[in-house]
Amino acid sequence: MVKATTRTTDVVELAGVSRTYPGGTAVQALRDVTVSFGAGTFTAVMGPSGSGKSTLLHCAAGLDRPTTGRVRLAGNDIATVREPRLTKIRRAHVGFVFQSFNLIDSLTVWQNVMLPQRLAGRRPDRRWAREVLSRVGLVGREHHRPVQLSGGQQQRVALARALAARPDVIFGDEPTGALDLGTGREVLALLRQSVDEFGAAVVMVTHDPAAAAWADRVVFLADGRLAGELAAPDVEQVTARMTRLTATAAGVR
Ligand SMILES: Nc1ncnc2c1ncn2[C@@H]1O[C@H](COP(=O)(O)OP(=O)(O)OP(=O)(O)O)[C@@H](O)[C@H]1O
Repeated sequence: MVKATTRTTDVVELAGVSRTYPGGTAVQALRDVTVSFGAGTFTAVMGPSGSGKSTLLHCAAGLDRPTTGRVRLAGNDIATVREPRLTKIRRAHVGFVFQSFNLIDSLTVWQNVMLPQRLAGRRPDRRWAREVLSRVGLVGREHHRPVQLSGGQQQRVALARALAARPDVIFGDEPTGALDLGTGREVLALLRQSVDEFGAAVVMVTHDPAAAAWADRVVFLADGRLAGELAAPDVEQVTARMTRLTATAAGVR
């Protein structure tokens, strides 16, 4: 078993996590994964298609439950917690940024940004929300609807929505996947800023070595298992590692 850990305060810890999707032919999407993600660190999760990246993210965020193993999220053992407590924990500690933005079209930018706090039943922190909107360059757009914005602007709204709730961890599932290079870079810079200035942990699934190079480390998955990690990654190292893993995965099939 390859063990990946950090030395900072761990916000998310997975211990011996396996996830099997039942069915005619059961799929073992994760196999005995032990990994943690520290406060103020940016981790990219990479691996060939079908290696278990999204499953890892979903189990870590409490959107899915491991078949076996333990998941701690901001001090809560979430693998066994039931609804509605699980949703409460998620709302208190987690922000999400997805490839498809997942904004609510019928709400304005401001309403989208304030929504998680409202759902969590918290008194909205308007001053912080305005600060966050200014950091992501959306001042003046508060009353626009998502359809009136470009893809990059929509992703910045999604990021502002995540940050406005002051999460301990932001999970990104291909957050730059639908963006052009320059816009993607802006979003990555903002994720980096969320880590460096706001102390959040960022865990981002990506297929793009250039995106992964913004992270402090890359955790690799292959066939549901941890397949090593790289600290202070650069594009060439990540590309070389991914080429090897993809070749091995193709050889296995
Ligand atoms: N709901 C599900 N039911 C059955 N099998 C699933 C389900 N979700 C994922 N899988 C399977 O589990 C394995 C891991 O899937 P997962 O989506 O986590 O991989 P991934 O690395 O994120 O892939 P990709 O890069 O293609 O998005 C795959 O074999 C996939 O087909």
